[in-house]
Amino acid sequence: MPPRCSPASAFFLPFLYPTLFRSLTRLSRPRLSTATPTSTPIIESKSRTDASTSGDAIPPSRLNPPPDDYSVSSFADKARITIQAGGGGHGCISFLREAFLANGPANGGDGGHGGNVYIQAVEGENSLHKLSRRRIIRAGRGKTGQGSNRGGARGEDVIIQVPIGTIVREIERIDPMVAENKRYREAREKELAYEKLVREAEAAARASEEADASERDTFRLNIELPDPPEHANAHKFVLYPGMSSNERRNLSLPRLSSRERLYTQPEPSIHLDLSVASPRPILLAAGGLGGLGNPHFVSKDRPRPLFATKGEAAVRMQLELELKLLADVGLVGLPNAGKSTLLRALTRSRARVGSWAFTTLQPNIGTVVLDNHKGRPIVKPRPSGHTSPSHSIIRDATLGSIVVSHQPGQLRIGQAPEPRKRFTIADIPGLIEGAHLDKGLGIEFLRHVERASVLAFVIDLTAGDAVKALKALWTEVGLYAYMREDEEREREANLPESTTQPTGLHIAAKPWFVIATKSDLPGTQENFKTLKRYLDAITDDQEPHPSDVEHAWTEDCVAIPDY
Ligand SMILES: Nc1nc2c(ncn2[C@@H]2O[C@H](COP(=O)(O)OP(=O)(O)OP(=O)(O)O)[C@@H](O)[C@H]2O)c(=O)[nH]1
Ligand SMILES: [Mg+2]
Repeated sequence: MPPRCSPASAFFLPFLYPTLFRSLTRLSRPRLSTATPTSTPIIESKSRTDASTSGDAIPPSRLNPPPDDYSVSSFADKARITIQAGGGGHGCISFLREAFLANGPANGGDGGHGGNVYIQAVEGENSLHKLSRRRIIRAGRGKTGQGSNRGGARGEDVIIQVPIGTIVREIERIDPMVAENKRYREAREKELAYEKLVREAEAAARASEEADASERDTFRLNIELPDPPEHANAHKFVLYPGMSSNERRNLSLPRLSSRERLYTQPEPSIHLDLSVASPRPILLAAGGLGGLGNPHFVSKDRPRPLFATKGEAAVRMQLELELKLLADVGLVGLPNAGKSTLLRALTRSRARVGSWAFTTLQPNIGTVVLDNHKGRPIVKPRPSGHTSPSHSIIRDATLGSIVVSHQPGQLRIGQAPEPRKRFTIADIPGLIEGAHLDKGLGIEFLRHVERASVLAFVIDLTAGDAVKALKALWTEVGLYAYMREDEEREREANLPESTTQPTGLHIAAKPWFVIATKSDLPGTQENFKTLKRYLDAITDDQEPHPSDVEHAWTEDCVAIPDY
């Protein structure tokens, strides 16, 4: 009998069914570690295995969590969706029927309007993963009108809820009304040409009657007319199914006048940057109008209209959603630098921590609460008149306290903000050299720090020269900033500002500082001192900004040891 499990499939079993092998692995292998020899002894001493085997080892804690004490949430920062607004319901052809009233008046109800598709940025959402799985999002179709003048129900609206920081771009639009209007114009031209022919034929007939018998034949040729073209709006009508062939032949359809719309379809192409919570949903695709019931077409000559109009077809759009998380502080660092540990220390995040590179595979957001949930700030606001690198607060008798922001190239004056009660920190996967060329995992996630107000560079003091590491990180971030600006220019090729050269300043102008991790380990002091000297030199303009971007922010570059 052949073996039930081939050697190849046996090899894959631990990957396919990790839970079966987990307990076995824990017993046989103390800890998976690829840390450098310098960092290994202490990191290993913090591990859970050691804690269980030796008495003096650091016990598991929030910062030294057991392997399964982390939360993995589904995350997607890009989604491509198709939205379809609801079509209108058809109008109804109906007549009142009562005892002793065989041919009552028309009483067909109007069709319901189609539902709209809206988008809204809301607090509490932080991923597009739910949307990325939905291929098409449809609003409800309007219901068909009913007899006894009962209008059809309106189609249900759909509100797409997205996280704050989502950018919406329209890629493609199929608007049946555009095709419809084109078809109408062509059909109308044919109708007008035919009407002209009819007029000419009538004139020829009159002339023929007045002409001699010898000339009559030439006129007769002109009197023969082609078949009349179809009514320009014929396809917009629903006809009564029980119509006799005679009624069908003598049917004359009315001209349809344009109707007032409650919702106007936004012009192409939609581009939204939802960087704040939307107070109300934003319309993306308007539903089609419902058809008109047959009472709308009653006239003296046509007391019993045997037709109603169809509901309008609605617009369909393909959209690209891109999420740039709007954290206040973005952590940028090489793999294994301690970013997630820092996030766990500062917030209640349950980001995964591990002593190997690329532990974090998707961004984590943590919130630092400053007011202890009791309304009283636990971090005191800075004294008035204080000048921060990017803001100065000025006390003014009439204006109260005002803040002046010195962003490069702009001077913004506004009311001083309320003291913050909380702020958010984004931890992204580690960057490696060449991240801007899509090496490692970094490039995909750099867009999340792109919008952070402050960048915190996390540098591992045990992993070699800290200055070199900081320069390498800034180089990647700077090159990424150039790349993004180039991309943006290509996208907005028709806009006048597209002529500006990429400067990289949209990231390099942000305030930044360095957090030096693992400073509890021996032999890191010298590295920290060198880093500090380098940062002081940048602040004093003796050294250029580590990204080499001109006019980048260098006002107060500080390094903070984490211990
Ligand atoms: N001794 C010491 N170890 C630390 C410190 N900070 C982090 N570590 C350890 O460094 C290792 C890596 O920490 P992580 O927080 O996962 O590092 P990361 O930067 O998030 O790594 P990636 O997600 O792979 O980019 C873990 O084993 C931590 O226990 C520190 O201040 N001191
Ligand atoms: Mg991490």
